[in-house]
Amino acid sequence: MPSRLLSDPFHAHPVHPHHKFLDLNSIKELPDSHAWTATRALDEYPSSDGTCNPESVPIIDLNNENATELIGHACKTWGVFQVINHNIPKNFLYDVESAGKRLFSLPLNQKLRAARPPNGVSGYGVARISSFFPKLMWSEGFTIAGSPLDHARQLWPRDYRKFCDTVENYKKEMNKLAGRLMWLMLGSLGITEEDLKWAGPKGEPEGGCAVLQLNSYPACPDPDRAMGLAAHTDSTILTILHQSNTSGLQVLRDGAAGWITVPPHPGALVVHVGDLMHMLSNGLYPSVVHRAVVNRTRRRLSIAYLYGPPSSVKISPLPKLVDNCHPPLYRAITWSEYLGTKAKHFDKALTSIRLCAPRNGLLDTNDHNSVKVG
Ligand SMILES: C=C1C[C@]23C[C@@]1(O)CC[C@H]2[C@@]12CCC[C@@](C)(C(=O)O1)[C@H]2[C@@H]3C(=O)O
Ligand SMILES: O=C(O)CCC(=O)C(=O)O
Ligand SMILES: [Fe+2]
Repeated sequence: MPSRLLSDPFHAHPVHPHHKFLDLNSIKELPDSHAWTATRALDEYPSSDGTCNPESVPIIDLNNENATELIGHACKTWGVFQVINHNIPKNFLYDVESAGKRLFSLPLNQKLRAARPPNGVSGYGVARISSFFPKLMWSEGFTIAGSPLDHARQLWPRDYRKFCDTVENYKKEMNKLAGRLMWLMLGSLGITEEDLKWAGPKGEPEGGCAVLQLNSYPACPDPDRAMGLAAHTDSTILTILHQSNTSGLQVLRDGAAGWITVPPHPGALVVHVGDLMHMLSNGLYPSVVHRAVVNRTRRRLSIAYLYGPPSSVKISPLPKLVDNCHPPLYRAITWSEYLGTKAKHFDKALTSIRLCAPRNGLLDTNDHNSVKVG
């Protein structure tokens, strides 16, 4: 999708950084601007190393003959799972991680040459959702929608090609995997190619568009009072996250005692159900509320491939999943329109396009405004 179409929504909702950019990589004490009142020690699940939890995020082998059913179950119950045997060559993961490290290791004034404009989508800056929170997050991000060329040239005027090649190769591989995962998720609900024409054939899905987000979480002098990336759902069909080997990703498990860490598993990629899949599945696959926490000693890097539909496609509950007992829960909306809605309403975005109230009279399943965020 041309990046212009993805940035359209942000013309109406520009994000003007109201702060001076701080170089988080060199600060020795947590500034008040970054000190969150909710300590994460209080709301984290007791054992967060993934070993003693009564439940942990499923790890699914894509070579398993029951992968479709396992994925369907994970989407219904967790909204997140990890995949192994996904066929993404190790060197692609290694290369994109190295490219991210190289970028975030640049001096701040050099990174700011590629700053994301207030009404744009691509470039270096704080998380888009920052404007909804009273405190700043302990992270820096670089968003790539469309070609990375212009920004790479600003960062490395003589040596931008390597970064661009790495990003383009990674995006190509991720696009194939995202299409495959989307079909596995939908296949489990009985959805076929006939039901989703824009997505291209299952064997070679090519329909989707995507944004690549590089996130860096520098080591933090006071990690219990800082927040890497605040609680949110992704405005995507699905997100494929490479979280390297340092933990930090946490998901909010419905009904459980709070946040559960998704431990990095060697070679595994994390898959999030996003808001557009929530809509397509008419609420059967709820999008997962997640966040990233930081640690005292290590910088953490994550790379998110945010996958959505082509710009002209209106997303709405799939007719096969709708009947008299299950009326459509959401009105039809394009990805770009939804990003605009999210930029305005943030965690109330899904509720704002809802056609009928949930049976229990409560807000939408991922309306996470009750989560302590600051
Ligand atoms: C396509 C998009 C999803 C995203 C907003 C964006 O326009 C580009 C960046 C994406 C990202 C990445 C970090 C977390 C997130 C919530 C944010 O602030 O920017 C997501 C946005 C999203 O999924 O809504
Ligand atoms: O860094 C992480 O683990 C989470 C990143 C994330 O949620 C995102 O980029 O949308
Ligand atoms: Fe996310």
